[in-house]
Amino acid sequence: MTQFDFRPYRRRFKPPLQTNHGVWDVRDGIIIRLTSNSNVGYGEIAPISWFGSETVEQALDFCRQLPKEISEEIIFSIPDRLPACQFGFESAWEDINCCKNVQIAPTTSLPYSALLPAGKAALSTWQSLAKDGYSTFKWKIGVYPIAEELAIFHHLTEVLPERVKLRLDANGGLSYDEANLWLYTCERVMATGVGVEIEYIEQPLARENLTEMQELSCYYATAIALDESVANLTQLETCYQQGWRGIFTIKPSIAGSPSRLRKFCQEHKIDAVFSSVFETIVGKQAALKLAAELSLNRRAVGFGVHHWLEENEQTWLEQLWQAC
Ligand SMILES: O=C(O)CCC(=O)C1=CC=C[C@@H](O)[C@@H]1C(=O)O
Ligand SMILES: [Mg+2]
Repeated sequence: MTQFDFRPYRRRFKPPLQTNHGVWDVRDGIIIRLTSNSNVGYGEIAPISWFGSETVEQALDFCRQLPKEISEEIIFSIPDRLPACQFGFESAWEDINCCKNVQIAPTTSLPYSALLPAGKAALSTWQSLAKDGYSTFKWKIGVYPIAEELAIFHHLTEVLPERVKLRLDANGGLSYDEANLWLYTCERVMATGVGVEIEYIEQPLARENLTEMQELSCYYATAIALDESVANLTQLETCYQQGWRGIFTIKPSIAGSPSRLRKFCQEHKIDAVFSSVFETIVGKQAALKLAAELSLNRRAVGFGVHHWLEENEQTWLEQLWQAC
């Protein structure tokens, strides 16, 4: 049998993350540990309830009601209303049972995308990240008035080096007219032959506006990526069935069962970008394992550094288990 234990955690973002959803300053989550004989496997439950996953409290309630001895049957029958729990437990099960001797898909390491702060702070941040080797950046829009952000965007595209890829992430915060204006502006910028490539605009409209986003993706060459619309496996399958064939930005940590996600991506050969939920090294390693296997077009993974107050993750993780 396999023993189960868990530890909630809280980590403070430095700096807080500004998006159209608001300001996010702490990341709450749960690290789970499975022990069988001398083998130990870790998994992470890192919900984002405003993306449609369960809340941290719901995940904690689920963990608290589990028996200390856990079975494969319990893990693979976690309900779909708990996608972050499905991911955390199944990752830990894979960690303890198979990934030790299963060669991860042979991969050249995927490039990383770095998140730029919203607003004009992006203009003074990209340089140090470029020095660290990043050549794909994601910038949040829909945070400040559109005229302000368009002016910053023009400046950013003039100063970013050749061959840099820029992603714009609206978190569903634009109106149809604003999305139209952003896509038209991207088209104009790309036509001027600036060196930067606008790789895509992520979730320009709310998830209820899939039809409008499908229309926009037919009018403009600049790609559209969906993440809030495809946050879990049910939404992913629904969007695919409704005809979405653009980019799917997948956050494995809140998508649900890794084995089911793997099956969906391999079956439908979708154009996927893999993105973080600002999880710790535990969830990040499990998510990047999936990204390495399933990134058909080798797009940069959205796991660029986001600074925490604790700098050393391994030490932090060990201390978590020493506490209480
Ligand atoms: O995808 C990336 O480049 C980094 C992760 C990221 O942008 C996000 C993580 C979690 C919630 C959101 O604020 C945001 C996103 O919308 O993708
Ligand atoms: Mg996004």
